[in-house]
Amino acid sequence: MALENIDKYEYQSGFGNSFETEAIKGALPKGRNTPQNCPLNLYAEQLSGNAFTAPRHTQQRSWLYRIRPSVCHTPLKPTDSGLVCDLNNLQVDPNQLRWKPFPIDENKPHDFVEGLITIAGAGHASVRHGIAIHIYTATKSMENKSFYNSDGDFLIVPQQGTLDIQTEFGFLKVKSGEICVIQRGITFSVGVEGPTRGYICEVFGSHFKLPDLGPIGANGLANPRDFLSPVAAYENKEGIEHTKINKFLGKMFSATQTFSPFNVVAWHGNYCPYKYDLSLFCAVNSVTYDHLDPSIFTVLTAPTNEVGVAAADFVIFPPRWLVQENTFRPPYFHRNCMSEFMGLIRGVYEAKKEGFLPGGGSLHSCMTPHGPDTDTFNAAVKAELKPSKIPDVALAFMFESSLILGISDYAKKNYIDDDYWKCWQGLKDNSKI
Ligand SMILES: O=C(O)Cc1cc(O)ccc1O
Ligand SMILES: [Fe+2]
Repeated sequence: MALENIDKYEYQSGFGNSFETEAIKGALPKGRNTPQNCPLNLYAEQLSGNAFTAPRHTQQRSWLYRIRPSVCHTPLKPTDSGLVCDLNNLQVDPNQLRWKPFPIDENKPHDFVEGLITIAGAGHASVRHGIAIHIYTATKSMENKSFYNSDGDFLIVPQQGTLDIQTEFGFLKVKSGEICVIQRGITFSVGVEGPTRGYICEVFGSHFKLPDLGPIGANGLANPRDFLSPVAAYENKEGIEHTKINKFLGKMFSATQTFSPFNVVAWHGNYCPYKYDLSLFCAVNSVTYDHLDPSIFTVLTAPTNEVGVAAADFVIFPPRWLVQENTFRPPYFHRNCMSEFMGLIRGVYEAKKEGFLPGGGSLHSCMTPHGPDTDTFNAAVKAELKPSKIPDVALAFMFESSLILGISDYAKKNYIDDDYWKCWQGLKDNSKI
């Protein structure tokens, strides 16, 4: 069915499933991937998310059947777009860092790609190990323009504004409170309405997967069936000037082509973008005593080769009941060997009464001490411990990484909250020694 006639936002569900979907019945070849001539005379194109030889349980690839193949474009040329940096010259700062909300510059119309700003990172795409944390802002849609990333997968966390994402695989509408993953190589274009902002965790190595549940059992946290991938939807536009932007080793390149890249009539496979509504997260926590580690709120994890150690964990602090007895309920004071970048989607975060705002961020690096601010501490040690609720209006998250992150020049110079350190200075000696 041509684009005009379909529900753009139809999805198929299941994390990591092998899907098959056709926008025109019969467009998928039967019984083989590369027949001599594909149905409807489409071109077959494989998109590989892993080495061909990766073990079967990690294997991710899809076959796309398209009107013209992706290769029909002019040579890619370096272009200035956005403030993505290549992580080669990051600034080093062990302090507790907090950023005020990153502004959405409405005086300078810009799209999603032009509004990408790298904040922090470690490792490098060239060795397929590491992560980068970006902020995006946008005030306009990408028109006749698309983007694909050779460096890694994007986990996108919208904070303000809905993303209307057209991909080679079909459409995804992603609201604030939902997330999506668009993997390495997938071409997409982002439509927005009004001022838009969010966070991105880019992983250069493994793909995100659901965490193991161990003794929790077979259910809970993010359930596989709540992950949604698009159904095939194509547009047949020829004779246009379409710009394709590619991020390659942290630099932007641009090429043109005369047809829409969203020309995939059918596809099958398990390498495809997906979205997830964070309100569906089934939180598990202590119902006796103590504040448990935030790993219990892991939505997705991108592992390293070391068992149990992530390049990036995506963790949320979801609305939930707190019922622990004789317990200091907010996050504890701690020093962590992992790096913790936090963002706030809405509301107020349980460890910080003030100063940590939606659209801002914080970074507590490897072994950098941190914890609840003075007001939060003083209130929590006096609180009556009846069941209480972290309200639905609050939603914070963390990109937690085993890597030690450097910060970009931009992040070092802009929107830093110079007074952040002061939020702990009121913690007095209360000892009765
Ligand atoms: O630092 C933070 O606010 C994140 C965090 C939350 C929590 O509940 C326990 C540990 C932790 O690092
Ligand atoms: Fe922490």
